[in-house]
Amino acid sequence: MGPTLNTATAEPQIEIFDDREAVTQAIAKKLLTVITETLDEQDLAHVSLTGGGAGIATLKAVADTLSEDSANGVEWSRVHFWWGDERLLPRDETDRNETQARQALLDTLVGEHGLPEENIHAMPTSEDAAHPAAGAEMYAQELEAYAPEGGIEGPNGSLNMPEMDIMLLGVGPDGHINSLFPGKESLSVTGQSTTGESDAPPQLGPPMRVTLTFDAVHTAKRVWTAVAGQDKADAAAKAFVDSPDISEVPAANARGTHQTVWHLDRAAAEQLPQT
Ligand SMILES: O=C(O)[C@H](O)[C@@H](O)[C@H](O)[C@H](O)COP(=O)(O)O
Repeated sequence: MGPTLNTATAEPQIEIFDDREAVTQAIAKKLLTVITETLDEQDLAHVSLTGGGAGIATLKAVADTLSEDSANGVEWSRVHFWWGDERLLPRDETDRNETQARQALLDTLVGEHGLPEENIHAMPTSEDAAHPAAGAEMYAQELEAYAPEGGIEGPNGSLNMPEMDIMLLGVGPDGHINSLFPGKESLSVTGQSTTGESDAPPQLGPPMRVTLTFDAVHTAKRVWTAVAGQDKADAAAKAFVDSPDISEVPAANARGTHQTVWHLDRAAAEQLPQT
């Protein structure tokens, strides 16, 4: 059976901003607020990061916000960062989401705000794993090390991973999220937190990827997309039709357990059905 829409999760809300900068600034501000609130209620906050232009610009916006407000109250030693997907490339390769996230924000958090290096849970490099399936298995083990006893409830049985308090996602022009691409078998993988992709579309960069599965996405408390640019308008519109085709537009299945918010700029929202 092909992938189906997980209707047990939170219906998406839509927020529209003037441009990409406004999208990323709004998410950055909210991210800091939600992390602070989460740490008031629990020991650790888990955040899943994404790559792509909007995802990395969001991290840069967080860094900019922190530099303007050095008295921000986040206790970074209690925050853990994970990734939704990664390219299986050598360490420090500029195409890796990890490299870009470190440059945009994480290096600053480690150097100036007390984020321990061990709280950064990068996906494996090509030095760590010879192929995507091996990388996926390695990352599943890393997630498992931070799972509560008994795992967390997923749509197809429990998953051994921490509950992500926030999962950031970009959306590709083809409607992909993480490295869950249209028409690929990875969309139908259930009962596990990660999977490998050996054949990402060539126009989207290196083919070998590790990605969280839909089941893993659907355990996140809050799923927030950052979507900017006219090239996303078609994918965004297809995600918001009645009964979207998940195999065609994986982003339609980007949903969290408590909250799903699409943050779009005007260009990306251009073709959304009027509500
Ligand atoms: O590894 C990646 O590239 C991302 O995780 C990917 O899912 C990205 O978020 C989208 O492709 C959107 O990217 P843009 O924001 O650049 O369009």
